[in-house]
Amino acid sequence: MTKSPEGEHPVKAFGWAATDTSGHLSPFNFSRRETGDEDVRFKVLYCGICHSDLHCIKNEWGISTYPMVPGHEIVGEVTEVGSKVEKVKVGDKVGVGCMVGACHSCDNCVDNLENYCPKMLLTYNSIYTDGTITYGGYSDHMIANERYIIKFPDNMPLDAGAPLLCAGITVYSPLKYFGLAEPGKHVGIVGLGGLGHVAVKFAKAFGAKVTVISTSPSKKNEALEHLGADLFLVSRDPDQMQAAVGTMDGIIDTVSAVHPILPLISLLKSHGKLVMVGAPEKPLELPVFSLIMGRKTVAGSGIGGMKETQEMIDFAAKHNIKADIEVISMDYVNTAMERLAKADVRYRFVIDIGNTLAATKP
Ligand SMILES: NC(=O)c1ccc[n+]([C@@H]2O[C@H](COP(=O)([O-])OP(=O)(O)OC[C@H]3O[C@@H](n4cnc5c(N)ncnc54)[C@H](O)[C@@H]3O)[C@@H](O)[C@H]2O)c1
Ligand SMILES: [Zn+2]
Repeated sequence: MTKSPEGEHPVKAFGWAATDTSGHLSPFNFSRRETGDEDVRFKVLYCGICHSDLHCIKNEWGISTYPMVPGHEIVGEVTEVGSKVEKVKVGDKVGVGCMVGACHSCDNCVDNLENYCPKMLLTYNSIYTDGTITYGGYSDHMIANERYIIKFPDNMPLDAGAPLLCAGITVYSPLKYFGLAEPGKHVGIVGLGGLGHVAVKFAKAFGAKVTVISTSPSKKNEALEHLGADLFLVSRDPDQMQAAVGTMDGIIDTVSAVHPILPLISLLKSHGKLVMVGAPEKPLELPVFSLIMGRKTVAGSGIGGMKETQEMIDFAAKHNIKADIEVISMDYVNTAMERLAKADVRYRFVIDIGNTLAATKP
């Protein structure tokens, strides 16, 4: 007989879960495994809210199982380590991003690309190696194999650093892989949300010229003055878009909903690359002629491997890159989700789990 989430493991846990496709989150008792030899257990202090959490609680990608405890931008303090753990010790500040497992023997894993392992296990909504469902960071504590633990640099704030564990690596990895992380490159960033705003910061730190492409002219001042972008293009303004045709080496597209990509492909130089990281629930239309004319590429990219994630956060700490956040209490999460759906956040909600979760316990 399958055991209940509360009884399947020996260690009691408490968090907030969605129980159906309405996506409404509410307090939830469950359990987590004992600390294995290679496991790190930590008290969760902060957890970012990624738009993927919103897609998942509402089952927009059709892969959700309930009850679901979301959250994959998780930071906290180590409370227990297994006998074979070498990476961290009790009291260290650590994080877990989108993954908690992979096969560790395929070509991807050997290349430190666990994120592309066919057996990759997500932090929540996956079936773990012991047959139980994984639960994410909207919860009092977290446990993961040490391979999936990120060491938090001393000077990286836990709250504003948390979003880097997903939003940060998701844009850092393609900027590097697609040759855009270099001075002299002109990089477009589409969608100035959680991913987009850190993409601007990383691309600038790499020395690129950065143009934000956005539907909302209201974000112009902030993009240029606060985030440090060089140029701002309103995608709904045909004259502005026309003037920028053929000027970009690459574009990172973080848009969470279906949108036309022809105008973006037009902005690329010959051999330019449009990299999709946003994950709309329905397929986009692919305008092939615009790719043929100029040998252009449309590509995708998904988070990053563990080695690169550590490299990203160390780079961010060195270059003073962190997310711009709005810290919220646990009981605000449903309102935060409604606001996120309307892009009403500058630029990432982060839940103060450490100070506000316990009070929501029934
Ligand atoms: N590839 C990956 O590994 C990966 C990792 C994390 C998130 N994601 C996906 O990336 C997307 C963005 O995530 P986020 O957390 O930055 O979300 P977000 O809501 O913070 O930002 C999305 C941005 O897209 C803009 N946008 C929404 N609809 C639009 C439209 N129709 N046209 C133009 N702009 C529009 C919004 O204004 C907002 O600025 C989501 O789909 C998420 O699931 C992918
Ligand atoms: Zn995410």
